[in-house]
Amino acid sequence: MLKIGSYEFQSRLLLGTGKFPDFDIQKKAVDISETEILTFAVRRMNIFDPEQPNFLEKLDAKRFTLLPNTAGAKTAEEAVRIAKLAKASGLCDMIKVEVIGDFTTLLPDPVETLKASEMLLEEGFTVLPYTSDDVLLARKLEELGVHAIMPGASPIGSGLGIVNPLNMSLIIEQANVPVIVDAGIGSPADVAIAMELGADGVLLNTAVSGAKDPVKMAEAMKLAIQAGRLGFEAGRIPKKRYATASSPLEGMSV
Ligand SMILES: CC(=O)[C@@H](O)[C@H](O)COP(=O)(O)O
Repeated sequence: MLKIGSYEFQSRLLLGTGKFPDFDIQKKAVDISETEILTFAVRRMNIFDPEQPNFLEKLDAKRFTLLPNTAGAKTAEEAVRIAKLAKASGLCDMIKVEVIGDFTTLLPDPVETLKASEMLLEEGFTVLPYTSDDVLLARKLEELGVHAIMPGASPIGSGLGIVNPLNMSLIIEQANVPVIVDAGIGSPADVAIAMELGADGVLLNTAVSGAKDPVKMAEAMKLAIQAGRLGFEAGRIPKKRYATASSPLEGMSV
């Protein structure tokens, strides 16, 4: 069970909604992934005009928890404005805080992210900040009272996987709120590594929407989440420098 604030989920896979080739493929991918949380950029959504096309209707959005994100915000104030718009539309009081500090790397601005998270907590939101993999920043966000921390594996859309597994594992180890690895996932192996490190979930988009077969990849990601989580719970063997025979050698004459 993944618990974020007052929300509870069976699935630990969070799926982004951008860049799918078409609605049909997107719907099939979402269905097979068994995700319960869909994130979308508020600024790209038509949430107020019923005359305009809205993919949420096509996806039967009532089945999902919709996690609006503040993509496009460059300052804390902009992020808060976007979050308030999403809340006013009646979708969800959860918000993924995304304040981009640099448009080449799309890396989050740590100062503005911290500020936005503080302001949104004061407004009563369930706050999930997308952050860099900085261990102390993650701690400061938790101290503020955020409901989950979402450190990036690597830059959005890069598919590079977890570039700093040490930092990621330190963030996971110290956290008392869910840690959702977000952005930069390229393959099911990356997802399994995140879950084996002890992450509570993974948020991804491009790896599925940009795959040759997004539906198959969505299923692979679901299975990777399950395999990685099972592996984490089972507890891996310690890594050793030298060999240990699989069958006992005692009593054998050589
Ligand atoms: C959809 C969303 O929220 C993205 O900003 C997110 O960070 C996913 O990144 P990838 O596309 O790299 O999976």
